[in-house]
Amino acid sequence: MSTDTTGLSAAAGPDIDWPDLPARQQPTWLDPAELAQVLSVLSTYPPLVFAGECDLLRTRMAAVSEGRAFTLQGGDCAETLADVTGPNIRDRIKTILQMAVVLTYGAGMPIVKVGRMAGQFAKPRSADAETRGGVTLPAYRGDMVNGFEFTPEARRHDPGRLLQAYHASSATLNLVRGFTSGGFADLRSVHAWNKGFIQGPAQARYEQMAYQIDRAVRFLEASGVADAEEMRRVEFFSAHEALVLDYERPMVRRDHRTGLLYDTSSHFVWVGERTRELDGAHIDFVSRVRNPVGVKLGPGADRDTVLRLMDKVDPEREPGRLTFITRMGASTIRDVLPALLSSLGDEAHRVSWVCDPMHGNTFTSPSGHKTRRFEDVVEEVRGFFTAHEEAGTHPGGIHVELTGNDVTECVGGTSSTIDLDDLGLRYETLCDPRLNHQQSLELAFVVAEMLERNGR
Ligand SMILES: O=C[C@H](O)[C@H](O)COP(=O)(O)O
Ligand SMILES: C=C(OP(=O)(O)O)C(=O)O
Ligand SMILES: [Mn+2]
Repeated sequence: MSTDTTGLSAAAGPDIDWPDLPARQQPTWLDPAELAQVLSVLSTYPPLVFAGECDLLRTRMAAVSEGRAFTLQGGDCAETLADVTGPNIRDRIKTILQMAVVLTYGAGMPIVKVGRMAGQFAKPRSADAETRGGVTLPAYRGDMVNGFEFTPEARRHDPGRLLQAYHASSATLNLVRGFTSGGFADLRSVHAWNKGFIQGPAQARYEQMAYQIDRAVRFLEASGVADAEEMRRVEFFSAHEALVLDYERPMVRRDHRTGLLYDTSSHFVWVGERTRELDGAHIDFVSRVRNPVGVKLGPGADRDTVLRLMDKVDPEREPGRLTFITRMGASTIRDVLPALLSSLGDEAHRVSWVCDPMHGNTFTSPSGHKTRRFEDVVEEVRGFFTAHEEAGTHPGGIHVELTGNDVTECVGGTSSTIDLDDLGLRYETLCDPRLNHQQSLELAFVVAEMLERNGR
């Protein structure tokens, strides 16, 4: 028996017979008995999200697919257990909320806010092993699997980390829920934070839009609308890559109201570019749960693959169910995405399209840091908007790797002056480079301008 979404009928283990399909990028746990024990514990833990919340997000994503809303999905490439602290979570939420206010203004539509957080603890890797100074050890695969420290002990795949990731996700989500419903998200505070950005180096470029947003917020205040309870709280959803099946499967619960299955580790889960093979275990997994789900699409995705993914994951073409997150690269998107969209014809209108302008634009600096140029990120989003405008489909949102902290991981932008020589100053990510707080806000202003033009 599986537990229901209240988590009260805690019989061990889901009642699903998971088919034995090939699964890429999975940990190689060394101790089967320890793993079995962990899986059994995980399957009795309370769900992290409620099925009804996942249903709500599905209706919000349906609005995205129909061009009535825009989604902002953002957070770390890899969350770490050590970074689950109040200030870190607060600053990430703050950054996303600030971006959302700017985007709301540009879009003139609701922004569906989704954090890449409370579960983003596992990473697919290009190589299984890493060599330093002649020593080769297993690659770091995220704190859910092993540690970053370059020692054989830390790099061992440890099933106990699945439980640590659960607890860290639970603590994160608890604080996120507090911040987004307890007054911290008040529109007036978020707007006041944005004023700080505009006093910085990006002032000249975004002054006009910032002035207009200020007028709009003052109008809301003057008319008394800003005092409404709805202005003090925001809807906020969690998301992560459904990568480690030994974490996702035990978190599946049956909704006691409907008998349907949900992955209760997160509101939204996606399958990555490296694990989306049609007959693999990951696509099978997301096809069985009712959450709204995403699939990443790289530049190699063709019409046939995309249609087969739709048939597997969303055979009913249910509004809000499936999101394609494209990550083509700034230099490729204009060649590839328009052709893909036009080859799909009407089918392209039955899903949501979100732009990940990060993963196709990574390169290694001469200093050896993985980085991305802010200008490439912007260029990919521009190519995304153009492609959808030509195809008559909706550019539904952006999916970005960001942090609220003042790191030096991505180069460029007018709001900060990080260049390739500065990367070592505060390079803190354990996987991919994130936009820092200023770069994230600047991206919001640039995308808001695109949305404004798109809506005219
Ligand atoms: O987040 C995604 C990374 O691009 C992915 O984990 C691969 O990184 P790698 O090429 O450093 O292994
Ligand atoms: C691994 C990731 O992306 P992709 O699957 O697109 O490479 C990611 O989102 O961190
Ligand atoms: Mn990444």
